[in-house]
Amino acid sequence: MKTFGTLARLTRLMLSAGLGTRRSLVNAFGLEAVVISMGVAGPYALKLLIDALDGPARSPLQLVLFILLFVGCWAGASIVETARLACTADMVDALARHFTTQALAAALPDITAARDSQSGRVPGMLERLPYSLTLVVEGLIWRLGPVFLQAIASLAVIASLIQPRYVLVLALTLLGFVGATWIGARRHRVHADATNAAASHVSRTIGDIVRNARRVVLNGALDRELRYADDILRAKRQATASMYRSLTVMAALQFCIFGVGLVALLMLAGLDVGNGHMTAGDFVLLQTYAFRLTVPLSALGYILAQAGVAIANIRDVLAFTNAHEVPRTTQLGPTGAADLTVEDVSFCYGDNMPAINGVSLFIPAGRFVAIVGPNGSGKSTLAQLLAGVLTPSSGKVEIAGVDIATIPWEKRHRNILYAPQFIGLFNRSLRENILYPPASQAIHEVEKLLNVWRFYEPGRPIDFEMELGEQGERLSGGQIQKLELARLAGVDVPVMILDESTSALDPSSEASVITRLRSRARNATTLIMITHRLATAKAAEQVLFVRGGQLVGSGTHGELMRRCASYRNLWLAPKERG
Ligand SMILES: Nc1ncnc2c1ncn2[C@@H]1O[C@H](COP(=O)(O)OP(=O)(O)OP(=O)(O)O)[C@@H](O)[C@H]1O
Repeated sequence: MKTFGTLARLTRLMLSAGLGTRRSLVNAFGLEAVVISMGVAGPYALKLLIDALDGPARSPLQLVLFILLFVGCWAGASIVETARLACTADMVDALARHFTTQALAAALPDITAARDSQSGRVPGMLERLPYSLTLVVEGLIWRLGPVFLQAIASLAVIASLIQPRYVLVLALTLLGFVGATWIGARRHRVHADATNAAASHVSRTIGDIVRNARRVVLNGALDRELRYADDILRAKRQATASMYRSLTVMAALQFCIFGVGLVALLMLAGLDVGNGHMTAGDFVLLQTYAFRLTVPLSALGYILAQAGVAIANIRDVLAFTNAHEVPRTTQLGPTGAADLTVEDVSFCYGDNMPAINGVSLFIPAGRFVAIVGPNGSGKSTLAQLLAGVLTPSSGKVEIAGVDIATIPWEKRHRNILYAPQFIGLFNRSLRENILYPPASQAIHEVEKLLNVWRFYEPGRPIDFEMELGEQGERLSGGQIQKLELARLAGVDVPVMILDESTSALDPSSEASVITRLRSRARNATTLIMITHRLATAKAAEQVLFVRGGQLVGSGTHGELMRRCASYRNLWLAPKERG
């Protein structure tokens, strides 16, 4: 999306009824019109004052009026401009809220699919967004627009008072300036994009290092990571330096043109004053208008430098939101027990990357299934394909005859719930985490279950208001899994897939969990567990054996032990395998 496309989209949004910024926009326009009028009227009052001083009949009242008008316009414009900032802030807040919620809505399902996780990039992009919007709305829309409106109004005043050739010189100078800016801005965009990308990289890297603070410190790698951060910051500094070099070239071009125009204007006017063809007041008016245009235009370099990066940031957010828009479909999927059918499903993480090849299977409603296989064989990938977290490159997964890819995200996971290997917890209370949707049980039921599963040592009461810390750092690994499983015990879904969710539990706790989860909904829920435990594979009604991205075998543990040598090998100790 080009710069003007981005600005047009922002303007359309600010004008739309949904954003609720129309009133602020109208107020801001009204206030800006007052600022522009004062910017044109002030120098005119000065010209009248000088002409009156120069003239034969001086009326003191008239002189005082001109002085008051001049000073009033000068001070008034600044006051009104400050009042307009409140309107800008309101629009920026509304835009930031709109883009942030849209980007999160697009990003969260995508991060879940985890093919190319954006969890580091998204916060950096969104953190810089309010500042970027302020720069673009305040700097580009409110600064540049009014400068050019003021230029047109000034030219009109000059045309009505002074000879037309001055209008021509000023207009040509401004056109030259705009042309130089246009050429420079095209070059500048490349540098602004690079600076924005470098800033994104910095946010992502710093976030990654902070998230891995323990890994860094406990391994004595602080110096190494500081050097790494320093390298990334150095790269950003280089990108910024290139951007400012390109801006300097642009400013040189702009102000050479402007300088030539001003020299021509002042020399012509000087000659005219000398020849008596122009009053001193007209000369002052001319040079004041010219310099009043120079001051905001000289701020243009700064605005363009910042706004270029800001527009790149906004463009990033818009592109991200557009690229990840979830197609709206109306399929709801089943509500009760459901069969699961997988038809010739294949999937690949990318070129020359691990893949799942041609998997077909059928799981009747209510069955207890174990997925087993060596590390990295594709069990989690297959589970995520079954749950509709990943989308197959070919083939399809159906729940009760409905292709899960056609069920919208927000409904899809109420049909098949996938509990990932690494459980994420909010830095909120135990109660909030344990009753997190779609769990629907009462807290006393959870409490009973946690006591049966020995969440704490006997005798220690459970404090449901306890804050868990980031990622549940105040709980042990086993407690985190028990919390998640107690939550899942209150979830009503046709199919539930647990990705090694019981790996930190002792064998008796695991058996108790499986019994509890299976007994929900009178055994109508299909329970699929990825496991490395022999006992779970033995207890399962159906075992899916995955190796090298393929479904090598499907049957009971006993059947697979009899007919599948590689399955047998999986459970044998290395020396027994020979
Ligand atoms: N987001 C991803 N992008 C690229 N490759 C991935 C991604 N996720 C997993 N893989 C790769 O796909 C392969 C299968 O991974 P998967 O997590 O499905 O294995 P698994 O059988 O569940 O392993 P484990 O028993 O160790 O949990 C691995 O080689 C892994 O590196």
